[in-house]
Amino acid sequence: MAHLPTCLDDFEKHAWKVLPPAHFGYYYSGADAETTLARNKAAYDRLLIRPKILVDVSRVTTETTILGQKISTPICVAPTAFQGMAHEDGEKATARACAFAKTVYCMATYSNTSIEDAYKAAQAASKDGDPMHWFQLYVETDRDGTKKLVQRAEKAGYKALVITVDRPRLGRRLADLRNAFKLPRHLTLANFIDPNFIDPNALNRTGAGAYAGGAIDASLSWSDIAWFKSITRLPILIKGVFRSDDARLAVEHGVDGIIVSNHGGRQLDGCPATVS
Ligand SMILES: Cc1cc2nc3c(=O)[nH]c(=O)nc-3n(C[C@H](O)[C@H](O)[C@H](O)COP(=O)(O)O)c2cc1C
Repeated sequence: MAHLPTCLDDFEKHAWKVLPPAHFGYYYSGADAETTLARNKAAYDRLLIRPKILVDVSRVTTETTILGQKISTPICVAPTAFQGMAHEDGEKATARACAFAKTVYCMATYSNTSIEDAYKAAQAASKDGDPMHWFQLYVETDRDGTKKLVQRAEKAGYKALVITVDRPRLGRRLADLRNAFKLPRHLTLANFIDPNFIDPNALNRTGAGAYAGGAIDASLSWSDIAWFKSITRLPILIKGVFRSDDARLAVEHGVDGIIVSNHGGRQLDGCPATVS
């Protein structure tokens, strides 16, 4: 590479050059015609900043609090699966970077690093040994396995449970279907070490089906929040909220926070941009 990557666009160009097309496609693509993905990007470009001048900004801080805990910036890292395809350190590197920057790392269920190993990597990189890790959960039909994952995250030191609720079915990502995307053989779904929990067929699936560790629980509904509250003391956030009526329902069901998201346009195409 001629120069060091210094912004996201540089990293994207670099990734395009060094990653196998199927892996780049997995990271890069959205669902169906990718109109939501395109709208997400365009909506950011439409945002305008009107700077106020001649204000003393020689001492400023971006520090804030989230769920009652201090972080250095309101920018947190969203859960993204399969980071091991980009670098051998995978999620450990992201965990370390977030701990060093003192912001939230939300670790994905479908990580190539285990819940415990990512947390230990972050602890070693943090100044106070107390990284702000959250755990993102995909709810699958094996509720006992789901419960074990949640309780492992709580035991390891994670500070919140983020339940992704916009995946009753997998998004139809055309790039993955065209590339017959599969997790490379040297990587695993590291959180599913219990062979009774993994659907053994999942590892042989290609395309959209390759994401599933087990079978998606499409029956997930508001009434399940009470069950989650009964199995963990962690604050519960739901990720993938889009409508104000759903936000109100979240409050009514005692959810501690919502994450407004269209999953980066990777689930349902045709949604408005998240930032709008
Ligand atoms: C490569 C990739 C993998 C992702 N994996 C997950 C995942 O495993 N779980 C999840 O809840 N969201 C996942 N997401 C979605 C992100 O967490 C996030 O919602 C999205 O990138 C930004 O869109 P938003 O602003 O609408 O949230 C993934 C996104 C990308 C780009």
